[in-house]
Amino acid sequence: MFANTLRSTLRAASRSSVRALSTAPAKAAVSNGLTLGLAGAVVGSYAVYQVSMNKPVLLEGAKTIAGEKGTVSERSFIMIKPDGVSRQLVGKIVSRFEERGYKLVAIKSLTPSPALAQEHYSDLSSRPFFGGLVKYITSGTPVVAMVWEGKDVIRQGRRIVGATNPLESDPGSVRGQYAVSVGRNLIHASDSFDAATKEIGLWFAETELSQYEPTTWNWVMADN
Ligand SMILES: Nc1ncnc2c1ncn2[C@@H]1O[C@H](COP(=O)(O)OP(=O)(O)OP(=O)(O)O)[C@@H](O)[C@H]1O
Repeated sequence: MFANTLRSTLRAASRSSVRALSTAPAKAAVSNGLTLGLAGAVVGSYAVYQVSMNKPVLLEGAKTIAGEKGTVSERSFIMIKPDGVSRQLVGKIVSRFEERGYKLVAIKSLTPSPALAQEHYSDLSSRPFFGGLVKYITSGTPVVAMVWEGKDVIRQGRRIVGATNPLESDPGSVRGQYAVSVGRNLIHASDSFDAATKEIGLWFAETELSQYEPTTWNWVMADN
């Protein structure tokens, strides 16, 4: 009984959250000619958000388009920025995630529209470098947008990528090895589960995400 009530509440919230979240990405989709939308942040017939004051709130233990936090299904949005593509570092960066044992579930190359870049970095819109950041991401040299999956991929992804300012990045990280300037720091990685949910839903439709098991999976993703 409780489960049924919960399910119908969740379904209703799902419909609301799709409506509440679909406007900005829809604009991005038009200018990109891509199928994009935060609607993708809702998985299956179950809602993952309650809509309160127009702000999505993640329900505990919920599975989103970013998988389930802290499990092997966790996903992160990783983007090689235009400088990484132009400097032909794509293969090296992809190898780092592959060799660590993570699973590539989506990859595409595109030049984002200003609307998409602005939505992606919306939390930085009041910062003085925001205009330059959007210009850099939308320069015309493409980005490589990816979704990687596996246990702790969000936190591990941030470690692989390194600190925002290359001066403070661990020398073994991507930014620590290849970047010099904060304004040309090569790569983006989701910094939380909520951010991964927003970003994967913004850049990818759920149908673009593959489900498969690499042959090495059980040799990497196990705690016994
Ligand atoms: N002071 C700055 N000057 C110029 N660009 C900056 C500055 N601070 C941040 N940026 C740019 O904005 C991006 C987003 O900044 P944020 O503080 O979210 O860091 P981040 O989470 O490490 O980066 P990203 O979101 O790209 O992974 C940075 O990666 C960098 O490209």
